[in-house]
Amino acid sequence: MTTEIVREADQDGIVTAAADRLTALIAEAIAQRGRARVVLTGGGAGIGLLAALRTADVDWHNVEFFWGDERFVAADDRDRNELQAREALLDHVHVDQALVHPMPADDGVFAGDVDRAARWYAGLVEPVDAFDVHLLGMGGEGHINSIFPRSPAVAEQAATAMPVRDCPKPPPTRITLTLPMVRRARQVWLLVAGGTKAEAAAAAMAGTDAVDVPAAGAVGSEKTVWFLDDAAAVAL
Ligand SMILES: O=C(O)[C@H](O)[C@@H](O)[C@H](O)[C@H](O)COP(=O)(O)O
Repeated sequence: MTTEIVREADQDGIVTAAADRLTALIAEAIAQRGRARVVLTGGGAGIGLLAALRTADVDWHNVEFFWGDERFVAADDRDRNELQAREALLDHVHVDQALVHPMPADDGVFAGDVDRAARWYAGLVEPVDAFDVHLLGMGGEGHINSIFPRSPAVAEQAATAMPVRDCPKPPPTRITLTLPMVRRARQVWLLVAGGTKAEAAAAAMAGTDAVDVPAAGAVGSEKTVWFLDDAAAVAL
């Protein structure tokens, strides 16, 4: 298990570096296993990466997509990570829709029932023994996915996915993969830009308790890669 730091000048640099590497990682996974399993996230860097991949030379038809977290709002709400990912990338490339696994929205069969929606997604990801890469952004206090410091989600050891209520970052109701599920990824990539995140990035890499800085618990089974811009790297 190794940790690598990729340092770039700014968020655009991070996004470009991550897009190049992801293109190579997907090709390698498809060559070795016939399919690449990628977990997407929300946030500026995560969605920016998807937009940057639009013109990449990738065999998208053999990529399976999961989400690390999602806002439990109506499917057509602009807050949906799924909607943003579709607009940034999935609507523009030749994906196999049967391999695209968004988290449920707060309409249709799961309307009003985030617990059932999260249980359904937990059942969907449970059989996946290894994602090839789990992409993550990080908040200034160290949250990843919708796993916030000192929350029920950060303490969860059994479930693969769970509901989140009263999330400090709006919208308040969400679904998230848990840290044990994040750690099932061969590689975990954290895309982090900006000085407001420097302290949490340094604390996470120094091995702070994940209860206080959830990103500390986000490690890949083979490799963890931190993509940091200069401002986010000042406290290392
Ligand atoms: O749904 C979300 O909001 C997220 O998945 C969240 O974990 C995000 O990745 C971080 O808050 C970083 O977001 P930024 O890259 O925009 O700072």
